[in-house]
Amino acid sequence: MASILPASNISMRPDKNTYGGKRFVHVKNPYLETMDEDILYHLDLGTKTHNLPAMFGDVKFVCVGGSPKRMKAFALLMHKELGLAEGGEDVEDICAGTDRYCMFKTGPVLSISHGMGVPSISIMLHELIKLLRHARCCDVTIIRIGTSGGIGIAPGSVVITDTAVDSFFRPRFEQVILDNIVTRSTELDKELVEELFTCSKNIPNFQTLIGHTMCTYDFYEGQGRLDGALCSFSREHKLDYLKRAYKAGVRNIEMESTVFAAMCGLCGLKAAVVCVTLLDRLDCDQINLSHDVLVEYQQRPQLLISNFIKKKLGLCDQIS
Ligand SMILES: O=P(O)(O)O[C@H]1O[C@H](CO)[C@@H](O)[C@H]1O
Ligand SMILES: O=c1cc[nH]c(=O)[nH]1
Repeated sequence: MASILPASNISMRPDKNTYGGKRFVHVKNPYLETMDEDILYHLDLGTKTHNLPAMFGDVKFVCVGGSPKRMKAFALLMHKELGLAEGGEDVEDICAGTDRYCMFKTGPVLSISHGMGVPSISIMLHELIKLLRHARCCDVTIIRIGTSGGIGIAPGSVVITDTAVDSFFRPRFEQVILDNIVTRSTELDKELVEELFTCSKNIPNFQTLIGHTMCTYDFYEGQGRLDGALCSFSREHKLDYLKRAYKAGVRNIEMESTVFAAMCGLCGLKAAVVCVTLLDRLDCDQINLSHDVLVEYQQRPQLLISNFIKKKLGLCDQIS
């Protein structure tokens, strides 16, 4: 039997999870308390094998993105920007014992890959959130730095998500739990959106805007592409759908934002989604950017977030 809760059911959200002015990470699972050991299987970490508070207790910023190479590049960028001394050429993959995800730590910044799509990021988030809890981290901000398809905006634009919506343009994430559908809010932190937008004004090299982000379960049919192995709709239907999405406030499409917003919100993490657009879906479906342009576009959210982190750490407010 399906039980559908309204998307606006904010009662699922912790009102406050602060103690002595600190914002701690929530886990909402009574069984965790009863476990003698917690093995974070896909991260190749565990509570008995690793001293998680010593390894991760100082983490304040977590940046996640689909690609391992991008997240390593971001870790190297943060290493340079934070002026850290050792190992500038390379950073160690903390999850090297598994090839599911990669993880790098540079000072208070954790950089983790999550693969493509809702199931992949959701597994990573379960284990990451438990990791932050075991490590007793507080006041953590988590940001997804991704790529996306734009709607009605120039390729290379960076979109800061105000609301993550599903394929029906609803601000909700539906999780199947046993044989129920549980609907969760995809609200993101408004203050963080504004802070990031303010920060973007210091970076004139590219356009940054705030808009809704649509999260789909598929790259091809799920995003209305005409170039997949299967396609059962017309070009007119595709364009009608994308134009309705635009009218509903959607400016870009990707594949993780709703579950990311829902899980981080429930667990007391300040969360944001910042994605560069690789194409305008009103114009085309195929991504035909050269390698160099693709790399430069992917650096745009990284540049914005590294500036934001440095500003928050009081390190600087200038453009790099
Ligand atoms: O660039 P990343 O972070 O992987 O994000 C986007 O790119 C992938 C599809 O190419 C999906 O995961 C989508 O969400
Ligand atoms: O069109 C695009 C481009 C990147 N990622 C997506 O999910 N869609």
